[in-house]
Amino acid sequence: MDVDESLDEAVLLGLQEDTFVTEEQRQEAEAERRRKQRKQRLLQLQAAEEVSSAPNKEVPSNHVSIPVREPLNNFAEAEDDIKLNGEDKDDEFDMFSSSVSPVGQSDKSGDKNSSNTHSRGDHNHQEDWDDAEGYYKAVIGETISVLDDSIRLRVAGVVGKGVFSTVIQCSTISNTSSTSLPPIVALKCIRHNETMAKAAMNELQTLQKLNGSPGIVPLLLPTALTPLEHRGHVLLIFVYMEYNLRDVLQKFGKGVGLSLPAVRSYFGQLLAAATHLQKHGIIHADIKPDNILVSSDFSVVQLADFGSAIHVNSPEQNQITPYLVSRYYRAPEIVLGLTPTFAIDLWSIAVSVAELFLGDVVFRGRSNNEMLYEFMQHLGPFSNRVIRQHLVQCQKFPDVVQQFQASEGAYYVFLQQTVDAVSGNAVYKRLSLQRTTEEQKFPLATPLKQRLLKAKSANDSKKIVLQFADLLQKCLALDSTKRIPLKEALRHEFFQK
Ligand SMILES: Nc1ncnc2c1ncn2[C@@H]1O[C@H](COP(=O)(O)OP(=O)(O)OP(=O)(O)O)[C@@H](O)[C@H]1O
Repeated sequence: MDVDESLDEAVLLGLQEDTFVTEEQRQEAEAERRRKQRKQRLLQLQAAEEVSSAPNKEVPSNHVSIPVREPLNNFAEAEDDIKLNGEDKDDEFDMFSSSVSPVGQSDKSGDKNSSNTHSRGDHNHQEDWDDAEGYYKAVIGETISVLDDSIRLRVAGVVGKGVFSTVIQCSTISNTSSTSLPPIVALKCIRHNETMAKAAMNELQTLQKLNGSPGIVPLLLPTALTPLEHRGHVLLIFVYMEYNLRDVLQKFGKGVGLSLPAVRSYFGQLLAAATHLQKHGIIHADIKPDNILVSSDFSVVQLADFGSAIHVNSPEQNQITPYLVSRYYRAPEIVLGLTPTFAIDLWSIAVSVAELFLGDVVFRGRSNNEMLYEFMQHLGPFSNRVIRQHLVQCQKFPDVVQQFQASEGAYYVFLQQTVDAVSGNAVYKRLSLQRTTEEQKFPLATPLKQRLLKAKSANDSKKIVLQFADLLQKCLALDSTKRIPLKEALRHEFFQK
């Protein structure tokens, strides 16, 4: 591999320099701002948690499902932002937002009071119920009645907030409807916005197809495709789950990861859930620790948030977007603008469970371009076939940024994005990647296997960690067509006790 001279990306890609450079810089600045904000918030939460004993959040001392590993010295200097929260969302723009403030992260971790600070006007106007972004301003203790008052729910607190909704924990006060409800439910209150409501219909349709499948969070209401509504907000009522995997990782695996038996159990359950998705022709398309819910005894995991789900037989849904899935969990074929398949979920599952074990994000790139660099550092070069497909897609879809160039003689040229030290502008280095590894000058990262072995605790058997590494490698084939089939993955020796 040779590192050629830096060339301006505008020259290489034929893009307007100003537009692209400004956008990249804006993204990075926004990412930094969000990271700082999130970190501050998490530090506050952690401080609050330390002073309160929070008995309902502690793992029972005799609990065996999720044994926590001893801290390892080699992780002592791990980046603190990873310990706090794995993922940035800097390329997830909220196009529906009317302000520049980012959408908040999950409000779990016991911050149930976050919802009661809102006030309402005396008039029955939408703005009395919604904030500027169209989120429902839930007030602790208020009653929400649905289905002609046959169901009454009392708001206990906001437990999650995403781009599409706020998720509110509610207790069931009364229920004379034909659907039985548990005493506590999760109410997903979609933002007041036409596009959001349409997305919610997609989620509703998907969930109704999948309802009853193991590993998928059960939707309690609505039972038909007629949406439930409250003050102009579409509502979905789910079984309430105490945690998500991000919470669990922060609470029990900060910087060191979770125990191997816990990771193995979660991995198996997620692969089984993926087989149900495949059976119903559904790609989740946003699997990450935040969207994997965990039961109060930590033994069961379930996939949530089907707002981005793709129905493979519905051609209008198979749109090409290089920003599908949150970046750290995004499969290479998405970055390259190829058509997403079930294999993108397998990729996201594999990087999520590897993160659970490592206590650290597996591929940490600040942009799609950096993600590609990370992939090649860890997993080697892309095949010619994949590069050719990428170049074809670049011609067809304007959103797909050209990341490689075909090259005579050389294997291919990767257009690595960097920032010019003098001008601060984005520039591209042309990295000519040779096929033969002995000629590689590419700074290879520590192989995943080594990272896993380093993260292993004294309690973990080396043999099983190596089996885990082998299975992960098979799930993380750069070429999506080479990834291990789900059935085979479930039969892998890693799962044989
Ligand atoms: N059934 C549930 N029980 C408890 N908490 C839940 C439940 N469903 C969702 N949550 C919490 O709410 C958060 C947001 O939910 P969800 O991801 O469905 O919302 P969204 O608005 O679609 O988010 P995104 O921005 O990821 O698209 C989740 O990360 C999770 O922490």
